[in-house]
Amino acid sequence: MHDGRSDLVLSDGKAIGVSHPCFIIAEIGQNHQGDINIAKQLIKEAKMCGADCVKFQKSDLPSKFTQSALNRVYDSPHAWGETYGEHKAYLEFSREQYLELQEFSKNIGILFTASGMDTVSVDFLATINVPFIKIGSGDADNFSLLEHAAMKQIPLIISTGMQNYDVVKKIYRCVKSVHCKFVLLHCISSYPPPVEDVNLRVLELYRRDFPDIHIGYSGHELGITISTAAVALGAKVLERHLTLDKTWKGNDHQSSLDPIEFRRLVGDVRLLEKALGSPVKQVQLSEQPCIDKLSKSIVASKRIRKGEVITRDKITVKVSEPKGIRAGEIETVIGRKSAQDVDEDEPIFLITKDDTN
Ligand SMILES: CC(=O)N[C@H](C=O)[C@@H](O)[C@H](O)[C@H](O)COP(=O)(O)O
Ligand SMILES: C=C(OP(=O)(O)O)C(=O)O
Repeated sequence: MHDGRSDLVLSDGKAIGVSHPCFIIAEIGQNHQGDINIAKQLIKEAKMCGADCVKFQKSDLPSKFTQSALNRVYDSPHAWGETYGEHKAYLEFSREQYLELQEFSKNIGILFTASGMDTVSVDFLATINVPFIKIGSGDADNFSLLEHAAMKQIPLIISTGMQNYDVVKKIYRCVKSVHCKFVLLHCISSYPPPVEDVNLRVLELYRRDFPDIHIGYSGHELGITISTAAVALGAKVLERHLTLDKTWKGNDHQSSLDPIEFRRLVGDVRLLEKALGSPVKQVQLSEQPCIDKLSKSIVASKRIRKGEVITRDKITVKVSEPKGIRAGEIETVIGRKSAQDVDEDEPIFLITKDDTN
């Protein structure tokens, strides 16, 4: 327990918590183009990039969409079918394919899960023993799904794109009434969002108002800088889409990271975490060479004789060779007697213990 937030244990050796590195999710989503071999290649790349987990999106189409939504013509360069239903069906992996991908992930040593985009899919994910279920932004205000997922007693990672703050507070209350094993992710559901829409400071708001859960960030912006900064603002979960090629057909590729960027993101996050360190301000051992070279000492601005009282007009502060009393000690030197003769422009080493000696 730290900071009022308990560690959220996901599986052997992986947990979300203050003393754990940020949990990094490679969102494969539908960037696999409906091809299980591309999905496996993405899983391998995610592992090589240092991600903690790969994530897919599981839907049961008649549960997620109305028939007329499925019948809608999908007139987009990203369409994999004439209608939205055909497009989504093309991108949907079967239960058997999910099991195959889960086994594949297990064999290469990376956690595997998916967002459950309807109750049928949440039920399916609960049966295959995923470390957590993701609830995407499209379901953030779907309170019956949230309750249903919470009742599974499996950790939840919930994105909050497309929602205002009243809804976010309601999500928190809704899931918390069942358990506290969940994380809220700040998210802006644009692909990609304009930078000024990102508002990373929302993370500070979540941290303040939800003191007993961890918070994180699901980013769709271009590049890696903003996602790295989210970690500096306290994100303990970071999710980004991974693609093999940003120019491929598909709504998400352009705002995804390619393997080179993803690996750099993981590296930058790990570096940043080391650099964030602790809030204790103290002189570090590594600063000693600079202290030796450039720290300033108290120096006589005119000749001072042994036993003479040191007054402000008799001293100044300079980089001296050798070093004398550190500049920061000036108040303790003024009013004391010099314990030795000091020539002008020479450092002061010795003063009497008090001004009576
Ligand atoms: C909100 C949400 O679910 N967003 C997901 C996660 O970021 C996306 O991956 C969508 O599934 C994707 O952009 C949809 O694209 P299309 O409509 O072309 O299948
Ligand atoms: C929609 C999803 O993600 P997000 O809302 O975080 O973009 C998802 O994970 O399915």
